[in-house]
Amino acid sequence: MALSGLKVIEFAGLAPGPFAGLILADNGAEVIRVDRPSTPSLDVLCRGKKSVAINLNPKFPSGKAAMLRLIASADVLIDPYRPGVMERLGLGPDVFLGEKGINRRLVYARMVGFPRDGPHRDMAGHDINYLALSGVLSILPGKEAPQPPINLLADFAGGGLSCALGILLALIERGKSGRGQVVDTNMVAGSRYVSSFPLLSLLVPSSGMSRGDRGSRLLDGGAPFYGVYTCEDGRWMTVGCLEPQFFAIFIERFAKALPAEFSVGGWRPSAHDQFDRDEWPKMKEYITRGFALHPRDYWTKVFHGTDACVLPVLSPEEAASTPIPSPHPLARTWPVPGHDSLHLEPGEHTREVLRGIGLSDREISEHSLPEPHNPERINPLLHHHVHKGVHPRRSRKGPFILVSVVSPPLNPLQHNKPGDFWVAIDARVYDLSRFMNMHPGGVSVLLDPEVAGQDATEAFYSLHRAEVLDRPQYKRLQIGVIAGQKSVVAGHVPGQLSQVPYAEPSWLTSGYHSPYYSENHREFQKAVRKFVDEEIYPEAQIKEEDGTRVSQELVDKMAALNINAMRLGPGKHLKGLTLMNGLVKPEEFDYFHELILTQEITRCGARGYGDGLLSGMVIGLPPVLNFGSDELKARIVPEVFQGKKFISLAISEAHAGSDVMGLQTTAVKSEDGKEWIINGTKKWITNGVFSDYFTVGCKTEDGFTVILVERGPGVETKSIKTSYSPSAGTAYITFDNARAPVGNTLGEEGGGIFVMLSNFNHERWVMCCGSARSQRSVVEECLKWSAQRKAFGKPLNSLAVIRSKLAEMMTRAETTQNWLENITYQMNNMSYKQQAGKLAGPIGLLKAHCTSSAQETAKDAVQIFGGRGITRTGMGRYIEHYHRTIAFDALLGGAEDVLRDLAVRQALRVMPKNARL
Ligand code: HEM
Repeated sequence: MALSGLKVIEFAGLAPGPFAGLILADNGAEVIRVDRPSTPSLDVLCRGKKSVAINLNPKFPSGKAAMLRLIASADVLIDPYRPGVMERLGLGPDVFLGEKGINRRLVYARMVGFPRDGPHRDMAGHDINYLALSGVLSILPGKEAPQPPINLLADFAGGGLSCALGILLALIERGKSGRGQVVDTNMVAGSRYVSSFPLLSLLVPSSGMSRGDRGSRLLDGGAPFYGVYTCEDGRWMTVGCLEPQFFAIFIERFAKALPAEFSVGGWRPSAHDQFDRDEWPKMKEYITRGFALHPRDYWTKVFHGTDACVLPVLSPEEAASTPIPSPHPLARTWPVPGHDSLHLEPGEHTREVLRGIGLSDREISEHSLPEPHNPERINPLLHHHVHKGVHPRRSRKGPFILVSVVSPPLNPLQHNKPGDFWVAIDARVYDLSRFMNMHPGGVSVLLDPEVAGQDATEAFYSLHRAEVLDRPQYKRLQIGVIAGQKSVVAGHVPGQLSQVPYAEPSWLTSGYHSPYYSENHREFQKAVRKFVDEEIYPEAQIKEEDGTRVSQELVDKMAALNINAMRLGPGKHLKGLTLMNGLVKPEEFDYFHELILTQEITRCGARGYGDGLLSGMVIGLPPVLNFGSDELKARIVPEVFQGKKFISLAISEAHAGSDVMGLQTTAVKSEDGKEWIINGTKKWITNGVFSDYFTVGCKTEDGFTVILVERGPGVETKSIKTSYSPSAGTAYITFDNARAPVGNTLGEEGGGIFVMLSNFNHERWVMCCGSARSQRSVVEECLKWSAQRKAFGKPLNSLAVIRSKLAEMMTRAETTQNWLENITYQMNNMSYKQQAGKLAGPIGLLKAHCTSSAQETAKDAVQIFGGRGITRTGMGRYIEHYHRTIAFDALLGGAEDVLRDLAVRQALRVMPKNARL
């Protein structure tokens, strides 16, 4: 078949989207409908299609990762949603098409009701509304008001069919260019397009379509020879003899079939009267009364086999039994033999399809929905654990009585049959009957008599992170709570402080004090934590996994609060800005505010994504702010703060990292002296993949010079695979005769080292803030785990070796934070110049201390977590991530040994000459 071999991903919808998919399936394409888990499907346009149920909830990153993989393997995607929905799911066209897309051959077909760029774009609507707006409804027939031909015109002709046509055109184009594209269909434009004939006819004054009012025109019921007439038995005949020769046949046959004396007041039409509009009322009466004299089948026989253009109106059932050789749904004749289903169970093919793209069964259970319930697959062993409805049942912890049922309401009797399987966790009751065969930990652990039908709280928390039960696909397994018991496991509430000791720095721990933080700092911390918990954390979990960059939506939200500007610390750049909705005055913003901001953002627990969250700006923009010309600053800084443009710092090279004087990228002046011509490469440039500007360290005639280079001809970036997420946008950059105006020089020519030195201090201090905070999160993880994990019958924390490790970890978290706060206090009380002179050494030492102690902590944490500490999912998820990515902190901003040496050399420089023992 024409489309065999073509893979289509159709996001579930109703009417137009499924119809476009149906057209492709009927012609041989493999069409995979994407359903929402546990949402029953009403769609009947599903023949020949498959269904996968994948959870795309943002809190559920693996579902999205599977979806990306599936779409990356497809030829066509059909998006039936309102504008913005796919983008919010992180599945917009930019992810697949364009320069950085993951499937540039994809034909991305989008279908909306109202035009995407018009004033109605965000409104809900249906076929009838689209027709109304298109201008087409106003010319359709109807007694008083115009009536739509059910939903055929906008939904199907203007929508589904037009969309399928657009897809085919794009596929033809792809054959030439090798590239996919977005096919944008809207039903207003589509209805208008398929109505070109009547609409264009309105431009021709003599046309039968334009003469007269609605209802008096040629095809809308005005002409007696084009209409539907009721017969004696109440059924109908259609008359459509527009051409004179056909009209003549009709009139002749019609008259012959009527009694000889039949007339309208003595008047009978002749063939010449056809277009005499004055005669139309009489002619209409003549035909109406005439048809009413005989039943429909009589008239059918009269006209059958003639050119009178008169045929009966058949019901769908009659039409299905008429031997017409074309597919008819009710006749169950289909374009593709065997494709006859009217129902497609959501998720029916999840396993088959996801296996086809290389996912393991375990991964599939993780991010999809269980396949449709099939009682035969339930293990017969479970008969032992049958519950008798809401019958009280004894457990080790007391009576196990279901007292309330969560939505959707369930019929208790449903749970009174073999195969039912419930457990209680933390006073909540979960129905695992259908889930148990999908359980990532296997069925057998659930069948343990200590678990099945019992209070399994302890067993559960020793094997799962509490957040497992917050995932929507598992949350819905809860069917009730146990009478008389209360949940004790504390869930995380966005914005709240942790109650675990050492999980928060002492200034945020109840009952402790600090000289450094004001009430305003505390207010600020609360607001930032809420923002991070609600906006950054969920996105971080998804993007760290799928490797895509921070969403523009989030960047915009950060820009609106001026978080981007605040990340560059106190200074003139904040003047006039409203910070955190006015919570801090720009002139009062200090380094402790910045420390709070950085530490809270670090809590997102995703190292690569965290760097992707514009850390390129944090280190790349200060040289522009501090050393750029006024013109350059006015142009670049606002658009970077507003998140419209991205910047990174491009210093390190494959040849030189910490040794900036050994760089090999060159910048020479053009002949007219107006431009720099830059040649060379840069490596490990954070955010480089998506940056518009690069703050580049170059070798020039006078030494080392920093130049702002804009992305343009001669600048190429490509992604480097590092041990953390590609969402950081880590790049290898080549400058091949790239040009930058001489006005883009930052600082003096040959004075690059001063530019960098003053930058290094801030950059390294920011890294210390992050490092001190993430160590603390590891302490929290280890304290929780060692309390809930049992070994040799006791909690892990009852072992002295574990406690000793915890003590070391707590010490490191406290020393780094306390030293950091001291240095921050110095920064608050020094000019930028004084900081450069006095703090370069201490900050270098602090950074080296932070990162070396962090590595110790990472090592200890892996020992405490055991195998889980090297497993990317489950209990040790955070520890594995921390341990894998900790080296970044230790390398970025200068290697530890280099920093320590720098500090000692600086100290030696200020040693009193006369110091003696
Ligand atoms: C609502 C009930 C349950 C849900 C939703 C659930 C879900 C999961 C999930 C998602 C995993 C994969 C690892 C992870 O993400 O943490 C897992 C693993 C596991 N589960 Fe469950 N589970 C449930 C109940 C239980 C119970 C009652 C037991 C009793 C012993 C159990 C034993 C296990 C085991 C042994 C593993 C493997 C752990 C590992 O690989 O480290 N599960 N479960």
